[in-house]
Amino acid sequence: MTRVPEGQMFSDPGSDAAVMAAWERFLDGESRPSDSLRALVDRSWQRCQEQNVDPDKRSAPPPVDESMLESMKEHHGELLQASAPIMACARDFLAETGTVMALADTSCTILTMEGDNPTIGTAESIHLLPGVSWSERICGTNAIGTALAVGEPVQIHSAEHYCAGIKRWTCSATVIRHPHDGEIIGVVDVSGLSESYSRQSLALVVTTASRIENKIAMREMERRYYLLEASLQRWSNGTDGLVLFDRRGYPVRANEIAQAAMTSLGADLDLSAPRRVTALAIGDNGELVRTPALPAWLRPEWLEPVYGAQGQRLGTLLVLPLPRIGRAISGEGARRLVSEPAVAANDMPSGFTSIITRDPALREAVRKADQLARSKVPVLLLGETGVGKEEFAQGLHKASPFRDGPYVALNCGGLSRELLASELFGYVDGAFTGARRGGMVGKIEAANGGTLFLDEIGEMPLDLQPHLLRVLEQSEIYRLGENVPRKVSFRLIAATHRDLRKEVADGRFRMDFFYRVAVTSVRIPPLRDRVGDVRELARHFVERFSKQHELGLRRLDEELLARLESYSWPGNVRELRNVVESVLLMSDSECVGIDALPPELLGMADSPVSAPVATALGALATNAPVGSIAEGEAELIRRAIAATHGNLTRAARELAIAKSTLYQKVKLYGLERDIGRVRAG
Ligand SMILES: Nc1ncnc2c1ncn2[C@@H]1O[C@H](COP(=O)(O)OP(=O)(O)OP(=O)(O)O)[C@@H](O)[C@H]1O
Repeated sequence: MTRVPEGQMFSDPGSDAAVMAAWERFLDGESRPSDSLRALVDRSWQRCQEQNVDPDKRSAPPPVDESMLESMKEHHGELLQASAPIMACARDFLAETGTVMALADTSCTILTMEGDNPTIGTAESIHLLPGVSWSERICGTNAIGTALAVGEPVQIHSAEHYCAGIKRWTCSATVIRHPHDGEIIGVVDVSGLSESYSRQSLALVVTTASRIENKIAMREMERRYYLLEASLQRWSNGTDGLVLFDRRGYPVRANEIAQAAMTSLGADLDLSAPRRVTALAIGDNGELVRTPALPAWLRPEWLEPVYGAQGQRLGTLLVLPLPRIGRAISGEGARRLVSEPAVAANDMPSGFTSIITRDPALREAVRKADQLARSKVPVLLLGETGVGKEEFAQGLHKASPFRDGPYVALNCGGLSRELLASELFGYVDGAFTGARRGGMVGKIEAANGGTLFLDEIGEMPLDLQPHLLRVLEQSEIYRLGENVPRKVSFRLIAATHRDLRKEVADGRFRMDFFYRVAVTSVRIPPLRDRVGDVRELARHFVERFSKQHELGLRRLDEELLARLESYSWPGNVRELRNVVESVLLMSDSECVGIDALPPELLGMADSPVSAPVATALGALATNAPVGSIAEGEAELIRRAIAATHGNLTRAARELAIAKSTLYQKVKLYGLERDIGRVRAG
C-alpha cells in the first residue's frame, strides 16, 4: 500500500491547465514528470500505461445486467446494510450540491449511488452508475480505482483523470476496511462535474467510510456475542479439544486442551496469537468457502456449524476428539490430558493466584479469564456483590500484555452524573465552578497503556454512555471543557451484578454500549453455589488474619465450619472474609468455636444490618450525637468519606460493608455532594 505524501492529498484546480499539458507530454512519451503533477497521479498514469488503458476512452463500459448486479449486491449484503442509512442521508444532504455518492466493492464495481438528481443523470453519460467497474485497469486514473490501488483517501480532479472522456469530472474516494483486520471491503466515492470541486468532499468520504466501519464493527460484535452464546453448552464438555471460529475464519475461543491437540497434530495455529483460517470463512450460502483447501491437519468431520436463533450460520466449532488426541500426544502430555482436571489444585494461572477456589465452575471462569487476558477485547464480569469481580479484573490485568501499564479502577455507582463524568473524562482548568485549579486527569486517561476497570457499569447514567462509547470507538478523549482530543489506548474491563440485557430491554442501558462492553463475559458464581469453597476460603482467611493481627496459630472448630457452610452468604466472599476476621478477633482460644459467631449466623437475630456493619457502626459511633438510626448511619458514612478523602473503596473497607451497600446508602442519604466536596478540596 502506498502512502499519499502530505500536501499531495488534495488536487489543485488552479494547476488544471498545467496538468493537462503534462498529460499530453506524458502520452507523447516524455519520461520526466511535470512539477505540476502530483506523484500520486504520475504513478497512477504509469500504471494505466502499463495496463494499456486507452487514454481516449470517452466513458466507462456499460453496466452489467440487472440480475448480475442483484447477485453482486447480495454478495455484499453486509456492506450495503451497514451503509444503507448513510446512503439514505446522502440522498438528502447532497441534493443541489452537484455531487453524488457511490459505494463500490473491491472490484470497484458501483453497487449503489445516491445524491443530486440532475448529477445522477449527467453521470449516466460516462457510465458512472451501479453495475459498472471503475477500476484503474478499466477506467484509468479516477478516485474509486486509484483509492483502491493505493489503499488511501484520494482526490482526482479534472485533467488528473487518465481518460479524456472523464476529465470534466472531479472526485474523492477512500477505501472501507474491515474493523477487525483492516481488510479492504469496499470504496466510497463522491463525484461531480469539475465546477463542484471542494476540498471538503475528501473529508466527507473519510467520515462516511469510518461511519460504515463503525456500523460493521457493532454488527460483528453482536454476531460474536451470539456465536459465543450459541456454542455455550459445548464448553462444559471438558474431554474434547474445542476451537470456535467466527464467520470470517478467526478463532474466537478455545479450551485448554485445544492448543496441545493442535500442536500435536502439526497445526501451525497458535491460539495465543490467533490468525485467520481462510478455509473456515463462511460464504453467502452459509457454507464454508474452503478456498484455499482445509489445512492438512484438519479433518472435515471435526467441523460443526454453529447456528443462531434464526437459523443463520454464525461460525464453526472445531471439535478435536480425545481418542485421536490421546493417540497423537505421547507420554506425559497424553497422561496429563486424560487424567488431569482443566486446572490442577493450587495451580491457578499466574495473575489469578490470589483467587482461592476448589469449585469447578469458578476454575472454568478463571481459565476463561486467563485466556481472554491475552487479547485486548473488553471483558464484562458478571456476579453478585463480593464474589470477587475486582480480583478477576486485577487478574485479567496482570495476565494481559498491558500488565506493565497502569491498572485504574472506578466504581460507577453512587456518584452523581457530574462527578462520574469528571472522574472518567477529567477536566481542564476552569471547566466548571468548583473544578480543581490546573484541571484533572480523568481515569480513562490515567489508564492509558493499561487497564480501566469500571465496576457497577450498570449504574452508569444513560446519557454518559454514548460519550464512553465514543472513546472506545475512536480511541480518543476530550477532557471536560476542552475541544482538542487526546489519544488513549486501554483495555476495558467492566463489572456488574445486574442483568444488562434486561436493563437494555427496559431502556436503562444503551444497546450499542452493551455490545461494546459485553464483547466477552465471565460469570463468577456466588459463594453459596461453590462446592468446597467456604472451607477453603475460611482456612485461607484464618491464616491471613492470624498473621495480620499477630494472633498466633488459630483454627476454626468443626461445628463452626459446618455452620459457615450452611449459611447462604448474601455478601459472598467479602462477607465470609469479614466474619472470619471478626470471629478471630472475638475469640481468645486457639480453636475458635461457634459462640464467636455474630447473631445472624447463629440464626438468633433478625437483624437487617450485618455483624461487621454493626461492629463498625458501634466503633465509629462512640462520639457521634445520634438521632435516628438512619441519621447516625448517614453521619458515620459522611465521616468515613471525609476520613478517606472520598475514596469509596477505602471508606467501604473502613465501615466493613460492601462497596455496593455503601453506594446504595450514599444515594439513599444524598451524600454525593459530600463526596464531591472532599474530593475537590
Ligand atoms: N476467590 C477468592 N479468593 C480469595 N479472596 C477472594 C476471592 N473472591 C473474593 N475475594 C476477596 O473478597 C473481597 C471481595 O472481593 P471483590 O472486591 O473482588 O468483590 P466484587 O465482586 O468486586 O464486589 P463488589 O460487587 O461489591 O464490588 C476482596 O477482599 C477479595 O480479595
